[in-house]
Amino acid sequence: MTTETFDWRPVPGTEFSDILFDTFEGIARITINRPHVHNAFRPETLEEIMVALQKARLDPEVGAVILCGAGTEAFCSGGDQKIRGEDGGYKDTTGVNHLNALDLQRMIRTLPMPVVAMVAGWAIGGGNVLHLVCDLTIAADNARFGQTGPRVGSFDGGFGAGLMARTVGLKKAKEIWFLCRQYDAKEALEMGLVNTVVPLAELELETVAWCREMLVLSPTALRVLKAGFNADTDGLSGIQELAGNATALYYMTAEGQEGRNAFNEKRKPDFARYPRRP
Ligand SMILES: CC(C)(COP(=O)(O)OP(=O)(O)OC[C@H]1O[C@@H](n2cnc3c(N)ncnc32)[C@H](O)[C@@H]1OP(=O)(O)O)[C@@H](O)C(=O)NCCC(=O)NCCSC(=O)c1cc(O)c2ccccc2c1O
Repeated sequence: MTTETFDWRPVPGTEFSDILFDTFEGIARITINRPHVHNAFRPETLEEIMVALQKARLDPEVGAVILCGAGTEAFCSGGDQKIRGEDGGYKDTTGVNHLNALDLQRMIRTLPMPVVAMVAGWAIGGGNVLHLVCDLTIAADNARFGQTGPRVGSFDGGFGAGLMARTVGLKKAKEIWFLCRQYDAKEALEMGLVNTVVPLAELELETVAWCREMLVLSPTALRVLKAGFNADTDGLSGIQELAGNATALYYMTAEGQEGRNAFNEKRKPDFARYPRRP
């Protein structure tokens, strides 16, 4: 086995309580750091992940994101049941209830670069959905997956159900949700829930290797492909995301710039110079 250590550097100017945020070679790594509850998330955890994702998005050096959990026992065990309130969500420290896991799911899907879940140990409940909405999942051989919603009085009928069905097939998705069973890494691979399974000791090495492979490819191609993969599932907002990429590319053309220039120069635009391609 190759041993390589990675020089992860904390991102300056960021102070988080529930996550770690560092970068290395164009990869941003976000670690859920609540191992005492198997990395269950609370509203603040999710808020911090979203702040880190936005920072990664705005950093021109970053081309891929790894999402993982602290330690080797859990990727994430979903919403923290100890702070789940009676008022429709998970209580933050000021007493306000949130279901902001749903905001994070959408943000991961619209982040214009690959997000790779690096899963060691438990990926349960909202933690299973969290890696599901990531673009790729690299699992360690100790990973275990499953939903608990119907057992603990919850359900995610959005991406948790619909994207699960598109990923593993409708019958399997219903089995996962209706029976609340747990599945080991090999079973997860067989059903298409993860991309690969590696020995725990090689998890980070493999995940970084996948990121490095993507980092040398065309960022625009990956970006538009990601939007394309998500477009039909996400309906009109998926088309919005895909079309936004078309607009951004159009803005880079002389044809697009002619419209802007004509307006600013107070003249009629001359689009005759630009061909109607077959
Ligand atoms: C993950 C487990 C199967 C692991 O079992 P194991 O026996 O190995 O470990 P313990 O059970 O002893 O756990 C160790 C320690 O961690 C605490 N802990 C674990 N998970 C959580 C959790 N989710 N919340 C709070 N605390 C947790 C556990 O209590 C122990 O600490 P002690 O101090 O008590 O010793 C097993 O732990 C397990 O089944 N965990 C619960 C998994 C679960 O039900 N998660 C929530 C599902 S619902 C959800 O995640 C969810 C979130 C959302 O934000 C939604 C938003 C919108 C729609 C739906 C949502 C949704 O469904």
